[in-house]
Amino acid sequence: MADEWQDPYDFAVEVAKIAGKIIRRAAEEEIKVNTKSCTVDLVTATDVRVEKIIIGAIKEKFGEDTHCFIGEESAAAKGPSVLTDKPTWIIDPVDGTTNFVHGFPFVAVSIAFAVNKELEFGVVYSCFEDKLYKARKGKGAYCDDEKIEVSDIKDIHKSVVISEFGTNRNVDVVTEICATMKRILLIPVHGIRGTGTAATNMCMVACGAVEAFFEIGIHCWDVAAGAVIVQEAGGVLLDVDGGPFDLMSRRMMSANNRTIADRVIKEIKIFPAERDDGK
Ligand SMILES: Nc1ncnc2c1ncn2[C@@H]1O[C@H](CO)[C@@H](O)[C@H]1OP(=O)(O)O
Ligand SMILES: [Mg+2]
Repeated sequence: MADEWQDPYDFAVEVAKIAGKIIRRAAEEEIKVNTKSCTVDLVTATDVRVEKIIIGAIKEKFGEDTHCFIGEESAAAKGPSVLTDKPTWIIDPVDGTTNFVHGFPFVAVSIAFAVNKELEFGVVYSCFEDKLYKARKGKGAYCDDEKIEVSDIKDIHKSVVISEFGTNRNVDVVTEICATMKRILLIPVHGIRGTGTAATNMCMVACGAVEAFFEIGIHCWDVAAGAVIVQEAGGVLLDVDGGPFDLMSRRMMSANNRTIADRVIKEIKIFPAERDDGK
């Protein structure tokens, strides 16, 4: 049988690179910043423009009617993000908007594609590093066309873990996040890191630079592409309580193996986050 999703996969790579080039150029000009849910949840004209360009290009190539879209910047206007069985593109045009605004050089274009509610491929372009991560279900994960694999470390004491502080400044939430970070440091692990973009963080798990990355509060567009990349690199993808991963839950644990994942999960203090699908 012909490989039905190869064409969209190749196109996603092409479009991610074009989007990354636009972001790099925009970073050299004045960046006007607006806010979304709160004063630290940032958005720029580049986020909106790049999402329009990506969705426009995909619609032009594959048609308006057969494909659906869940995009970070169009999501607010559309209401809850519901995944149907239709071919659906899940897009974060600028993952790491705070980094983009501040010139902290980790910003990614994240493009994923799901059919029958299953993720088929993911593409993450870390545009300032000029590194292209990609994976297709069942076909392995790659960085710049070289195969990548998760690390084989099983001893938590030899691990590096990524998590982020997010944008929620509710004092109870911040207290829980800090408590979790403290518990993980005291295991002890070699270190805690964070690039400021969930998509890139997941690629760090996929290429073996860190053993785990988890976060509560991320959205489906932050992690959909990385989810395929981590799994195809041999890693595990779970809920932060150790249960099955749920793309719309705003909770995600990714790790090189189940042993590391379970050990980190023991230290996570879970706080509520409203689902992306409004359920
Ligand atoms: N409320 C939230 N809490 C935690 N992470 C969030 C978040 N909203 C967005 N993120 C995403 O999580 C990572 C940092 O915590 C980034 O990928 C950021 O994506 P963004 O830059 O596209 O907003
Ligand atoms: Mg994002």
